Amino acid sequence: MDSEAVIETAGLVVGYGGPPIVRGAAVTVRRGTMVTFVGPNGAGKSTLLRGLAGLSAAYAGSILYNGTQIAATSALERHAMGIVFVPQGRCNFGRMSVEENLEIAAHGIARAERRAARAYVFGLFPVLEERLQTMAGNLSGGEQQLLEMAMVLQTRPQCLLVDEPSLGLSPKMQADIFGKLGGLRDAGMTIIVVEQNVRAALAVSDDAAVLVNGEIVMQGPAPEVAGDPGIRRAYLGH
Ligand SMILES: Nc1ncnc2c1ncn2[C@@H]1O[C@H](COP(=O)(O)OP(=O)(O)OP(=O)(O)O)[C@@H](O)[C@H]1O
Repeated sequence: MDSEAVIETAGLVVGYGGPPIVRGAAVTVRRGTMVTFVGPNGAGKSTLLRGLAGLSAAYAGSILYNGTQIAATSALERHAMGIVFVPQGRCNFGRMSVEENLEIAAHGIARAERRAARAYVFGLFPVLEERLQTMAGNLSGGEQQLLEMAMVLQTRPQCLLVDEPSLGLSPKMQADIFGKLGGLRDAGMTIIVVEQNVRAALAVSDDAAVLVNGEIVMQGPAPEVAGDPGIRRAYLGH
């Protein structure tokens, strides 16, 4: 086990009950870094992320989290251990206010700590405090993405797993989201992102792993992966 690793998988096989989708992944995620999973559509990036969160079944293999084996633990147990997942798309309650959404997501936090949790996410995303009484469904796409993150960040997780944070956002909002993720990483959080906008994600990531057909074909520092001729051709328009 790499002592700097927060998550280290070996031979990880993940699927949805049928044939395996992720087939034998070995991934190392170092503490306080941001890692992006890239690869073609259907390669298994989201499935691998869900497997790390405990939301898709691990058929075989190992997932070490701070050196502890968690492959057989539930998503709820992993959440309690500090691994939280932000799903793809809008997952807030659109007809409830920002405040109500944050309250619902804070149900697992002790009452005495909720005020501090709220202050923490307002410090990260001041716009949410300004829009506290706005219906979540009336927020802009970028604000909704911030709300998704704020909902899970209230628990101050150690490890944040984010599926397609820039989906459907304007280039400016995408840049904002990646800036926020970079800021969280700089503050010490470990972040794993699945992202279609490979250029923007790699620009802010420390490391990257490339998945093709359920297998990791390349893993290393983001600039190295971004400089690979095959990756440049496939994802960066060169
Ligand atoms: N809930 C599910 N049940 C069964 N199969 C699924 C489920 N979700 C995804 N799959 C299958 O798993 C494979 C990998 O999908 P996944 O979403 O992990 O790929 P991806 O690399 O994230 O793709 P994309 O970039 O298009 O989002 C696909 O063949 C998909 O059909």
